[in-house]
Amino acid sequence: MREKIAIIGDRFMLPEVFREKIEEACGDNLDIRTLEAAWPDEPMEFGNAALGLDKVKEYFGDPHEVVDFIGDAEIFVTQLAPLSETMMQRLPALKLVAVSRGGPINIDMAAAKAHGITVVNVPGRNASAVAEFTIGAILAETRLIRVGHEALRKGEWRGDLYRADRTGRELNEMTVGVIGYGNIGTKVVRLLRAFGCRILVTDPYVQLSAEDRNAGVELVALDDLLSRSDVVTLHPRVTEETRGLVNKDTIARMKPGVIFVNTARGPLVDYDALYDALVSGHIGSAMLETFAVEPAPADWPLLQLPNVTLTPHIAGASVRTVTYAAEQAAEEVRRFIAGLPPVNPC
Ligand SMILES: NC(=O)C1=CN([C@@H]2O[C@H](COP(=O)(O)OP(=O)(O)OC[C@H]3O[C@@H](n4cnc5c(N)ncnc54)[C@H](O)[C@@H]3O)[C@@H](O)[C@H]2O)C=CC1
Ligand SMILES: O=C(O)C(=O)COP(=O)(O)O
Repeated sequence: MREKIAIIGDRFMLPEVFREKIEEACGDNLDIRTLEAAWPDEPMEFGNAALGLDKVKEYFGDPHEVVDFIGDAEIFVTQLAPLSETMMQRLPALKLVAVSRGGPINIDMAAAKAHGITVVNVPGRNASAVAEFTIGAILAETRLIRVGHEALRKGEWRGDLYRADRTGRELNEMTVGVIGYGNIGTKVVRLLRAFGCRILVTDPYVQLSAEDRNAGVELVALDDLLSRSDVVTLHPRVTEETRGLVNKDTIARMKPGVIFVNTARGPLVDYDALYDALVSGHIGSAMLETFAVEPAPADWPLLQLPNVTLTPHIAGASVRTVTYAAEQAAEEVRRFIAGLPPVNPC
């Protein structure tokens, strides 16, 4: 039997890359249809109840168009398309959904279970991309790379950037606090170890690896991390517990002049409190890659501050992220067709 597979991608998750990897893994006796969706660069919707999508979040795509495209496919491969209960009711052939992302937050998992649909995902598909980017972000701030670039563009040469009391600092004399020790946080720690800095980690739900413990990394309480770190970098997922984790209160407990880096998610941070702390100088500088509203509005005050470096949510986007995700998804499809258990069931 020729398995019917529907792949919805976009200009990042190129569906043809996923087709190629699936054919490499499973042979080409498959009935694969692909759609490269032209999704806009606008904020992702969060659970549009009128469209029956109140149980899913961070998705793109009209549910009717997605259902029409999947049709009689048994296997659906996607990154951002939603899948709700009402959609599943119209997809009786569907047996496997491979979600090319860290958490299947665009899929109604309870409904998938009730419909006997297996959902798999690709945890950590972009973890090394985000971890490397985070190290770059930290160095951009500690060594004044962005500030130096801007100075030169304005025709300034060195100036205060060459004053012993205002110039950059080396990581090897600093303490870096890593909040969240999951797929990305663990990789950030591993990379940081090469710099010889003191590394503090806070994560209420995990233990340090033996390797990190032996390398002198310390697992500490949040307060301890905040009061001791010269750099604080954020890596939890957004949950009821972590929403607004960086707020007026927690910022006040950070060291004066601290560097703050957020490559995780905007809702983890109270940006009004962050703005105030950046203006007062309590936070020396920040590197922000994710925002409460995306894209960040042109008149957003944080876009104007001189001590903030910004990027438009691109840390996870690397060439390797796509090929790696496609290989993982292809392996799940291969195993499913062969009747083997999934590698990463959700
Ligand atoms: N900028 C970008 O392009 C990308 C950003 N991300 C974001 O990066 C973040 C981390 O992603 P992953 O490492 O894949 O997530 P993960 O789920 O592997 O790790 C999250 C960690 O946070 C920990 N945690 C939970 N509550 C905590 C708390 N109160 N304090 C400290 N730690 C807590 C968890 O125990 C877990 O170890 C997420 O917010 C994700 O959305 C992910 C990929 C790309
Ligand atoms: O932040 C991003 O761009 C992401 O890709 C998030 O990744 P995830 O949904 O955690 O796999």
